[in-house]
Amino acid sequence: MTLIESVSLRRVLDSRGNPTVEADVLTQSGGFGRAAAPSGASTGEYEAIELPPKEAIARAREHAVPRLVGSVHAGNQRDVDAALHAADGTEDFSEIGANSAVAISMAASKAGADVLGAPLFQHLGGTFRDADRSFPVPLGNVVGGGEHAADATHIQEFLSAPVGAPSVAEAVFANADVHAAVADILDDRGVAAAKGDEGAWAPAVSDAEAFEIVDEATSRVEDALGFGIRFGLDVAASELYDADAGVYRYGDTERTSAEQVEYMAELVDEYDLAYVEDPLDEDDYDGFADLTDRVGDRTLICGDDLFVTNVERLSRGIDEGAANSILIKPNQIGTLSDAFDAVELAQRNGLDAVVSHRSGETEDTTIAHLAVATDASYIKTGTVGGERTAKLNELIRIAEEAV
Ligand SMILES: O=C(O)[C@@H](CO)OP(=O)(O)O
Ligand SMILES: [Mg+2]
Repeated sequence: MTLIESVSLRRVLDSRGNPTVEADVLTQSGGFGRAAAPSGASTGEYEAIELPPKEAIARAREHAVPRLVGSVHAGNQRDVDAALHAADGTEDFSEIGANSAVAISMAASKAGADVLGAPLFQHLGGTFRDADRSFPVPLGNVVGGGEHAADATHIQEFLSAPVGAPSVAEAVFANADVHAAVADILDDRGVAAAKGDEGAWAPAVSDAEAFEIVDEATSRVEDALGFGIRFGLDVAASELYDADAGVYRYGDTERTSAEQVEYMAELVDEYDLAYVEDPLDEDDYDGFADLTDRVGDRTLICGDDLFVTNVERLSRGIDEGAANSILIKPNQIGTLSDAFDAVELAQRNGLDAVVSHRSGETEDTTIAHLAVATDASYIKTGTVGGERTAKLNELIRIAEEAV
């Protein structure tokens, strides 16, 4: 019923103005799905390989499309993704490009859902998935720097976490309020700020000042709305780590690995952080385990560059107690099946899953459905800007069963 009739690939623009791969999948019964690959700036060393879009498209047309058309059902995601792996033949999608692979994988899932007449989250998550009963809490990037903005904070992302919101819609609006409150506070302090790649404010302030500002903004909105709003971080520490010197560099300040663990633990307690992503370098399983041991009972320590949505790296992390949550980015691993495997392994072992966008995004809304389908605790997908609100607004529709 969902046999693939055609796969078309093209270049479209992403939110940074760079070309990316978009795929259309059409089934013989008329089902249609379209999806586009996002793209990272602070990419992990162990991510699947993104090729220049023109090259990725040419190679996927040559190797992947002939394996899919007339042979594979879009509704059978494992078959689609197995065909992509077979077409590629490498461990890291370096032959056809993880950008082509993920666009085709996600487009096929939408074509499969279209034939069934089911919303994507239900096609992926099963008929018992009830978006009403629990929803992923949106982590909203409100202040940031690192690789996402020049001359701003060293820590890449300060994330509003409306953990007490009674509904996903109220959580989404709360994050927008925090984003606006940050603008007011910056204005009061006479600090001008442009926005970084993900729409977060990117002021030229110290990390210490950013903590004060975000703490004040979340408290203000918490008081106004009457439900709990905490905040969290994506430190993206691999970008701060100088492997030769063995230190983390925050401008002129250096921290050894042990000092970095100490610093993170202090921040968790001082600001009651709900979430800390990549607090240490992507190779530092020991440091991650140390920090998780110290503060993992009161905050999520999440591996992004550490795990890269990869079950092998996650297995090691589970064995070593390196984190209590994993960031899930389908384009880090190349297919939805691989992303699901990572979520399942994590959840079976008591880790939380956090589904995430990339800093370079499109209007694609697949991750909103993925977060609901997998019962993820959080979804990290920005606060403002069309490519971010596309996902947030889709979450609101999903909760209302209006997709
Ligand atoms: O580090 C991250 O978690 C992401 C998304 O916020 O950034 P990038 O896509 O640049 O890797
Ligand atoms: Mg990250």
